[in-house]
Formats: sequence, structure tokens, C-alpha cells
Amino acid sequence: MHVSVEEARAMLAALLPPLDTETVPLAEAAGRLLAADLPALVSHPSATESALDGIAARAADTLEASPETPVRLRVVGESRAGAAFAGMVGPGECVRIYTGAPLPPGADAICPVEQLTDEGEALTWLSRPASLADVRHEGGDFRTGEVVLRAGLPLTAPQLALAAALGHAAVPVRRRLRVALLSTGDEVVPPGQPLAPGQVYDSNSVGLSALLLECGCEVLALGRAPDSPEALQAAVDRAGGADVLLSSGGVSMGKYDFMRDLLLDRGRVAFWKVRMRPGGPAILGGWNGLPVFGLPGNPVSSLVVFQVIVRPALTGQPPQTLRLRAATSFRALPDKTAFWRGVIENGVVRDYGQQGSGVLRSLSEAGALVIVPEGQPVNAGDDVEVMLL
Ligand SMILES: Nc1nc2c(c(=O)[nH]1)N[C@H]1C(S)=C(S)[C@@H](COP(=O)(O)OP(=O)(O)OC[C@H]3O[C@@H](n4cnc5c(N)ncnc54)[C@H](O)[C@@H]3O)O[C@H]1N2
Ligand code: MOO
Ligand SMILES: [Mg+2]
Repeated sequence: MHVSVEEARAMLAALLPPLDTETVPLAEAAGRLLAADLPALVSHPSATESALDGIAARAADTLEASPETPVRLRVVGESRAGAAFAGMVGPGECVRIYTGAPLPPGADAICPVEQLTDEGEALTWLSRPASLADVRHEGGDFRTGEVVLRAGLPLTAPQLALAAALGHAAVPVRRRLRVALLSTGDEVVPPGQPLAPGQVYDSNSVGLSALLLECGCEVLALGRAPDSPEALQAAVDRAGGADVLLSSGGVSMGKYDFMRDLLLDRGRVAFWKVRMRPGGPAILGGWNGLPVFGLPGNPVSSLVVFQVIVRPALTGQPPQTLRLRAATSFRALPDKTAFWRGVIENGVVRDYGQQGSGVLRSLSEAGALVIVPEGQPVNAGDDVEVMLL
């Protein structure tokens, strides 16, 4: 019944429905998953352009230029971004040119304005050779027809900007997955009301909802259900129309952990318990055909399980990790992958210290999860795999 993190991701992903494609304007596509490869409708740059403000000339005319032996060129016109110079640049000639403006025929190099001394409008002296490097060649970024963005990519700011540069005003994206979100527990109450003894504010709903929106999902907020089988069933039955139900709490060993029972006893269970910490008691099952993923109630566990299992399953993208030097040791667990909270400072990662699953503040302050495979302790100085939080 215990599964690995990878198995848990695959089993959750397998229960998600195929998502139709819809086309949305770029302004509404942030966070969505690209549903098809996106080709370039234009080349970028569309012409060979200047990277600097200065003059465009024949490199060969300027090879001898230096502060001691300046080279003089005749200015025959100017090329501006959006208003190219129509003529040719002949020997001994140049045009004034501005960043992003096309190089006229004959010119192949740029000298920045800082290296020029003008003698009126029509003559200028170069104190260094014009450079071929300060030229952006046509298609240097991408060419018409080239597939630049691949299907499945989450559309974040750089991707959206690139989609626009490719010439797309709207993009094909996957329909938003509809995720019903439920917190459970008699003690769990919404923030904003006085806390009675023994109660706790429902931080899971807030954190998980924010993470789901980040993943481009539509959230059907079911709020909270008390610890009773009837209440849980009633809540789950309100999830109609959702593609999947995400709950938190009530999945471990307690007598009142009824989400566990709902799935173990009368639902269909794909797995219960993942070989990870935090997040061990997570459970995946179904209820009347609705996939139900029960995250643990501990505030750290629920958010870590989301980042490690749910997000990769929803987006089809494995977590981005990086390798860093460990500044401290990180212990290993005999039978679970540990996701310890770490602090990245000066390019190395150190143990955050408090690793309890109820210490929500640690997720706000640590910034990283250090991944320690079962039975492989980390010594200070070792390289470790790290997920950014
Ligand atoms: N004897 C054992 N006890 C526990 C085990 C075990 O293996 N043996 N597992 C521990 C681990 S690991 C975890 S994680 C927790 C998971 O517990 P549940 O999923 O059953 O969660 P609850 O018992 O409902 O609540 C745990 C804890 O989290 C608080 N909580 C719950 N929901 C919310 C919410 N929406 N917002 C904020 N805080 C929430 C709740 O008040 C409890 O303090 O089980 C361990 N026990
Ligand atoms: O799964 Mo728990 O998160 O180790 O407390
Ligand atoms: Mg419990």
C-alpha cells in the first residue's frame, strides 16, 4: 500500500481526465498549460539590427580607428527603429543608427555614440573600430516556422512574452482542471473569527487554493467539513462537476481520521501512505467516480505534498530542482525520502532547524526543500538536490 513519490505522482496523474483545448487571449493565459506546439509566425529580429545607438558603417573602413588615430566617416543619413535608411552605405560612409534600427545595405558593424566625435551633422570621427558584435542578425532569436514553445509548458511571464513575440495574440491551452478543495476537522475554522480553545485557523485551504491557482486550475472551494463520516460524505458529494477532489486532514492513524475510512472502506483506494516525509499519510482513492486525493492535515505536510506530488501530476512537469553544496548535514530516514526544510545562503544550503510538520512558519522562512533519499545521509560539503519552495 505504501508507494514511492514517483508512483504517487503517476497514479494521481492517471486519474485526471484528458483536458480539452481552448484558445484564450494572451492576457488570460498566465499559469495555463500550453496545449499545442507554438511556431514562430515571424522571424525575430525581422531584419539585421543595431544593438546600440551610434553609427552603422563598413567594418573594413574602421579597422585602424583608435583614440590616437581616429577614423573619419561621412554621415549619409540615419536609420531609426521603424524608419530604415533607404540608401546604401558606401566606402567611407556611415549612417546614424539607433538601437533596434535596421542596418542599411553595405553596413555590417556598429560604433556606439560614446566612441564618436561629431564634426557637425555630416562628419564623425571614430576612436575605435566599428564592431560586428553589436549587430543583432535577422532570425538570431528565432525564424518563421520554428517551433519555439512546446505543448505542455506552463505559461509563465517569459513564455507569454515569447508567444507575443512569435506573433500569437491568443494561444491554445488546456481547459482548466476543476479541483474541489476541502479542509476537514472539528477544530479547523476560517480565519477572521475569534479562535475558541482547541481550534486552529484553516491555513490549508488558503495555501492549497493559492497553489492550485498557480497551476492554472479552477478551484471549487468546499470549505470545511467536521470530523464525521456523514459530513465528509455530504461535502464530497458537493464536489459534483469537479475533475478531482483535494482534501486535507483525517488520513492518518486517528480514530477520527474519517477521510481515510471514506476511501479505505467504501471508496476505491489507489494507495495510502507515501514513502516520504513530511506527507507520509497521503491517500489516493475515489468516491462515486470522483478521484479524491487526501493530503495530510499538518500544514507543512499538505503544502509539501502538493509541491512534491500534486503539482507535478497536474502539470505533467517534474519539480524543478538544483544541486547545491550542503553547509550542514541532513539526516536520512531508513524507509522514506526526506524533504527537509533548508535555507539557501551564499550558494549553499543549510538545515533550517525546526523540521516539525506543524511548524508552518518554516515554509515561509526556509525557502527550500532538501531532498534526502532513503538511507543516504548527507554530510556537510556534499552536493544535494534542492527544490525551491
Ligand atoms: N500514531 C500516529 N500518529 C500520526 C501518524 C502516524 O503515523 N502514527 N502520522 C503523523 C503524520 S506524519 C501526519 S502528516 C499527521 C497527518 O494527520 P491527518 O492527515 O490525519 O491530519 P489531522 O489529524 O486531521 O490534522 C493533523 C494536524 O493538522 C491540523 N490541521 C488539519 N487540517 C488543517 C487545516 N486545514 N489548516 C490548518 N491546520 C490543520 C490539525 O489541527 C492537526 O494539528 O498525522 C500524524 N499522526
Ligand atoms: O507526514 Mo507528516 O507530515 O511527516 O507529519
Ligand atoms: Mg489525524
